[in-house]
Amino acid sequence: MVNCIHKFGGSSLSSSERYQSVAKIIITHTQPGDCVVVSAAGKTTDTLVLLWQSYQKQDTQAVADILLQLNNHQSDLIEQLLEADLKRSALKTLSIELSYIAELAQAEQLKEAALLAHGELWSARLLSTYLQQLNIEACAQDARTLFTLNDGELMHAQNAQQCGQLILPNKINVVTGFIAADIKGETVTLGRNGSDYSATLLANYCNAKQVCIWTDTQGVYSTDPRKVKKAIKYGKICRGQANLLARLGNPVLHAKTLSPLKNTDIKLAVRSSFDVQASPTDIVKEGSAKKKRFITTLQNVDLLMVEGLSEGEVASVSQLIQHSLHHFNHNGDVYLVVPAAQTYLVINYFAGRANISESNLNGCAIVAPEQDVNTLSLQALDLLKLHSIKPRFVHQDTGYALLLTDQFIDSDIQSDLHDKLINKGQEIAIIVAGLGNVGDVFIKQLSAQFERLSDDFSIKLVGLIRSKKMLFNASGINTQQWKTQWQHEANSYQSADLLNAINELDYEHKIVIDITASEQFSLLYPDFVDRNCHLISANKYAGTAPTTWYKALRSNITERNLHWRYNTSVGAGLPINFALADLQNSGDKITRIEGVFSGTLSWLCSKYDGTRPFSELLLEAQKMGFTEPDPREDLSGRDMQRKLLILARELGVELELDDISLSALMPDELALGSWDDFLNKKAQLDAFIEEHAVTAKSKNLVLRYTGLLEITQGEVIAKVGIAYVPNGDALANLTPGDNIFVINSKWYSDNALVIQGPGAGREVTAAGVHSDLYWLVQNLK
Ligand SMILES: Nc1ncnc2c1ncn2[C@@H]1O[C@H](COP(=O)(O)OP(=O)(O)O)[C@@H](O)[C@H]1O
Ligand SMILES: N[C@@H](CC(=O)OP(=O)(O)O)C(=O)O
Repeated sequence: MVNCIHKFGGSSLSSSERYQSVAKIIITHTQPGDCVVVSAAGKTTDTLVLLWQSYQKQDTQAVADILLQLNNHQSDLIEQLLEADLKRSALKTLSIELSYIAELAQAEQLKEAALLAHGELWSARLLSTYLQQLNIEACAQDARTLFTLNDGELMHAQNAQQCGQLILPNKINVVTGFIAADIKGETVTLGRNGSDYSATLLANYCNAKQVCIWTDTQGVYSTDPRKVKKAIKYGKICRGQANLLARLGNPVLHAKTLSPLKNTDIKLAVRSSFDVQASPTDIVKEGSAKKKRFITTLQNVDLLMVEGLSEGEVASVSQLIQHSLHHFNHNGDVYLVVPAAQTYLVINYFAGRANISESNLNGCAIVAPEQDVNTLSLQALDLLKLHSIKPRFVHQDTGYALLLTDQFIDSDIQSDLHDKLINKGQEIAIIVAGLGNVGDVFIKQLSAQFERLSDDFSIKLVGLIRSKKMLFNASGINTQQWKTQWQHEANSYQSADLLNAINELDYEHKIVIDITASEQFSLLYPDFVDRNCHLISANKYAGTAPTTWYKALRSNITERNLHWRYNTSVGAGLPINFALADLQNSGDKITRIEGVFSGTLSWLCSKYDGTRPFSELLLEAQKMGFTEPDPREDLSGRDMQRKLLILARELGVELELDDISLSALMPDELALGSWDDFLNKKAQLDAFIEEHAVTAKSKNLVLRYTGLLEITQGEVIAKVGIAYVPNGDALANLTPGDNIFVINSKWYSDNALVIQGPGAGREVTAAGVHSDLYWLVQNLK
């Protein structure tokens, strides 16, 4: 049985590199017997259409030029992908085919569908040969032997039989999309973008479990993500809305794609061949996903009024013009939205029953849950008015509104419409990891924050995570009673369970808030990002991970238009990251940051005056819960080293953790051994500190433990360790436990900007996380 039908569109096959990526996907995602449906490479069909039009106009020069262009494009792909005999033979076949097309053109015997079919034939042949070259059992399949149409109707029983006989169970079958044959064996095509339809037809005929449409976006978005930066990727959309979008001319799926899946359990997903890790959009049965909001644009269409239109006629005209058509009833009349270039064909087809009602239109359609359509349509009209656009024709129907305008809806207007119409009513899912001191307070503050965060979004806490157990409830956890719910419903979990639960969330936005101190949890960040989660971390590990990992994470986040906030990873609630970002955004250049970034070390150094041994203060701090369980973790300075690295990266400085020189606030040998060993040797610590304090005092200075980052003309000094500072200095006069950041920049050169205050504590840290959450939510609007 065929497991999966994969479809790669033209955008996935636009260059030899893309073919190589597709081959990699096939190696990792298919099994023998699966089918790979391919479209023409890049814009090849457009070029073939141009060739056909030039042929019809008898423009022989243009025909020759376009043939040369096709030859160059295909030869380049062959040259770059195939080797030795395979290459020679492929080039020879191509040359014979192109000469034959030229001969047919000269003899005026060219046929449109047979000509257009070449794009898909070339792709299937090249990809299957390339796979064979990689020692993968693959074969090319010409869909004209699989799909037969009789008078425009697919012969389902016969086709299923043909597929059963011809699809080879022991190979990867690379099948041409877009094309089929009629009962005389002549080529017919399934309409522009028709390869999606080929894939679902094949799935139906072969009884496949699923269809995967690989394209150049990560799935289906609220609007074209190439035009609107803030387009929202949906994890699930229902078939009805996908169908409607396609009928309205949206290219992400072909209009007929869904029909072969009717009454079947075949799954359909749209995913990116450019970013294999990204989670797909699942197109699910009605009722299995909530209805979403979309904006799709229309360009250069005519509105035709048709008399006595029957359903079958729309399909026939659509086949004739090779384009999806949308028809609707408006005030008792039936209208068709037709691409202007094909209007004359449609008018001819209806032979007097169709008239142009409005011509040369552009515009947009808003697809939304039924109850929202009217309000959204009115808002859209107001907004268009602000852009001086007055629609010529407005139609409202079940689940959508169509606004046809004279002016083209450019990406700025589309973005504006998206900002104002789509964002409202969205849902945000929050997942909190780490339910210790700070996590507990954070959740306590959360219910009050829900109201403050936004009127536009509905925000729910859906997941709570600890190292061993998690509580997940997609419809929301009660923030007041989470502890009781936790006791009864939290389950042990593996990372895969957590990731699956996140996958299943049908929310427009997901935010993972990491209040753990776990390196292991931070290693899941790339998986969260692949699942389109925004991140907020108090955890320092990801921000201080090795550069390659860190950069890959960052670029993934940017590519997916996600946000990562981590203000509390340095200075708890103090707005240090905000300040640095703000200065840089306003054109300042930061040259130096010096400070004390550890509450524990700040407390110890400020308290120490030589009257009590340092180790006594250390044990007191431990008792009060100021320190890590093993206080040597604090004395090592490693925590401040991490914080300095986060600040350095915030300033665009590329450093690894070990590039920051580090000397501990204890003799090195005390770092080894057990805590008891340490206690036995605590006199060494006291002597070490005393010696430093005495030396400092002899110079009229005081002992502090500081971090320093200095950037001068491309040179970077980064160090963490013991420092002696003048008595009157800001670093010397700290309230015990306070953090301090002394910032010098182009504008704060002589007189530094100082941020100072408590750098630890449940309330301030939780509030800092809320500040990140607030920022994030505001930036989703
Ligand atoms: N709502 C949407 N979601 C995703 N893509 C969209 C949407 N609206 C328009 N598009 C456009 O659809 C294109 C994918 O369709 P198409 O070019 O036909 O892909 P393929 O060549 O893979 O068949 C994307 O590049 C994107 O610009
Ligand atoms: N090549 C055909 C069929 C197709 O489905 O293409 P794509 O998958 O690139 O949209 C076209 O351009 O219409």
